[in-house]
Amino acid sequence: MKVEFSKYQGTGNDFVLIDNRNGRIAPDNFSLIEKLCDRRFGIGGDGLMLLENADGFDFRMRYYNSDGKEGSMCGNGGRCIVAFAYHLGLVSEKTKFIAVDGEHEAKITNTKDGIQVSLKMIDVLDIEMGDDFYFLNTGSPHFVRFISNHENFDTFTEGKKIRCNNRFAEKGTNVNFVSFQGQNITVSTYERGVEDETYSCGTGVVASAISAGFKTGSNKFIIKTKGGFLEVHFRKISNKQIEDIWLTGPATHVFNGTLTT
Ligand SMILES: N[C@@H](CCC[C@H](N)C(=O)O)C(=O)O
Repeated sequence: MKVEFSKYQGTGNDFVLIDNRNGRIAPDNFSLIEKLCDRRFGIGGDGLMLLENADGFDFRMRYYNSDGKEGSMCGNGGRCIVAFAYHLGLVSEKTKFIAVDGEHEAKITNTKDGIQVSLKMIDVLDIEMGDDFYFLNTGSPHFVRFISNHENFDTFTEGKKIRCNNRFAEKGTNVNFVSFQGQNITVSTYERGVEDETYSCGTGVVASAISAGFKTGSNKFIIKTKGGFLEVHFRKISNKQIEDIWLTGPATHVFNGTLTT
């Protein structure tokens, strides 16, 4: 069977995208998905998304981590699938789609530097504040720790220690390290399901911006990641309730191809 695919990246978080409205890829074909994400034996990607039909929405986003398992919400993936839907002619400047964590809205802007997508994230309703960490769910679970700076900081080693500790070993967590540069922040992330540092993580950047907001009182951040810049803004209702959360940044088409399964 021949299947068309597209490769996209959002600040270096890269994904394989397949239009599966015809249902040709079985959503439980986890070994195929893992193989397609493999950087040596497959196309390569931090994750893979199937775009599917969904009643009452423009489409359904089904997200898999590169280990082939269905993941929780992916912020950069969400922005990339919106750009994919735009290129397919399915949506124009605005869209409403459904993902594993619920409904999302997005706005698309076609700029001289490419497509920018603003994605509305789910409300954050519970935030654990530890002595030296924050733990919150922005669609995916995120552990956030502040560090003095990123110079010579080993995100892979330090992130893996936390992801594999007694608390998180079984279900896993994504782990973010945040440093301040004035009012803005740099974020590096160890991603569960990729089991490596990625160039950027959208839900992680959102979790980091909300955590940074507790320190500065700000509700808007420009975030530097290894793969580029993202912007997050939100409305804080209380320490346990953050609403109207938007993640904005580039969503870039890289190439198309055909795979034979
Ligand atoms: N890259 C993602 C996060 C993906 C979800 C994650 N790895 C998980 O399932 O925990 C993002 O941009 O949010």
